[in-house]
Amino acid sequence: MKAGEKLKKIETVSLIGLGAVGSAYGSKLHDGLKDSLQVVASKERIQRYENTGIVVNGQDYHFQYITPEIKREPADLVIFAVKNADLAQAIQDVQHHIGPDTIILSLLNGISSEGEIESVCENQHILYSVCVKIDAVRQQNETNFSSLGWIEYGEKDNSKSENVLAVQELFERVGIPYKISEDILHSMWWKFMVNVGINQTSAVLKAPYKVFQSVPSAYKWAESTMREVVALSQKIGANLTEEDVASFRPILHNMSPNGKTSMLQDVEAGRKTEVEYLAGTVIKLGGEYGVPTAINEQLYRIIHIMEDMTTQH
Ligand SMILES: NC(=O)C1=CN([C@@H]2O[C@H](COP(=O)(O)OP(=O)(O)OC[C@H]3O[C@@H](n4cnc5c(N)ncnc54)[C@H](OP(=O)(O)O)[C@@H]3O)[C@@H](O)[C@H]2O)C=CC1
Ligand SMILES: CC(C)(CO)C(=O)C(=O)O
Repeated sequence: MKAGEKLKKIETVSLIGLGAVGSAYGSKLHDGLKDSLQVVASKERIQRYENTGIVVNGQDYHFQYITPEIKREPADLVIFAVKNADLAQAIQDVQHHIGPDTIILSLLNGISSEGEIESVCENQHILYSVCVKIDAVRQQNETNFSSLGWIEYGEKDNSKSENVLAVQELFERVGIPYKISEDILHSMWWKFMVNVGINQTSAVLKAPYKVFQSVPSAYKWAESTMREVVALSQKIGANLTEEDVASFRPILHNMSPNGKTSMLQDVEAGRKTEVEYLAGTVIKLGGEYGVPTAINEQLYRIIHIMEDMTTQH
């Protein structure tokens, strides 16, 4: 941002996806912005949310809902918090909220959602982001978390642009913990490495965080899975190292012992998992760059079998 320029202020926010992550951060945005936060959802979803209510850490939330077809002024900020498989539909559903100046944040795991949004939306204001250390668990309409962790975000070129500063001001105002990344490619790949390691092994072992906190062989397996991402990252220029693998250990040990990764939550709820965006991506990139991905290949297979067992029984 140039000296003398006025800071852009985010007044209106539209959120799509009111699950574990969306309702956890959405509760903070609602507390701070009231009805200037709008939640985009179909009529059927809204009816469900209004019938059951949305409960976050024991508190009832009544969000301002809006259906996708309603035309309105673009929002200052649009936040995506759906699962990867629902992203294409969510992009369509939120079209009326995105204008040429709207800032966009995608809280999805994996390394592809920003590119997917960019390829569809005529918008030059997509910031890259990941959420770190949040331990939100959702059961139907109820979300509980002991830590919101933080949202780590930044421009593709790591500049402290006016959009980065506007989001910082919003996060300060509503109390969402954040970090502005010094190297967003590294941050995205670090989070990808964590999810590839812990989400997939926890789903297969049906293990909450306490298992990885107390059973060394379980954590060793998760770390071996992460190391395939480390090897890939070196080919791609994200340059993760053994230090990055080690840096997740203290974070894991501080997470709620009964907390569960989003993939374990999917398995327990009988939902399709995000394995395509984790092991699926690792295997594809491994093929392109000549990096062995044997552990991810096995996980990919097992998690698909688990999904088939749910749908066929
Ligand atoms: N859970 C966690 O702790 C963490 C999750 N993540 C990542 O965040 C993303 C979201 O995960 P999570 O919150 O766990 O997922 P959930 O499944 O809990 O929530 C996703 C929500 O999106 C809603 N949704 C899907 N499509 C639409 C649509 N077109 N319009 C409106 N709402 C829609 C779903 O609605 P409905 O329920 O009505 O179908 C659901 O409430 C994932 O990529 C995940 O990997 C990242 C960090 C931590
Ligand atoms: C890092 C972790 C495991 C918790 O925030 C996550 O991203 C997930 O559950 O998907």
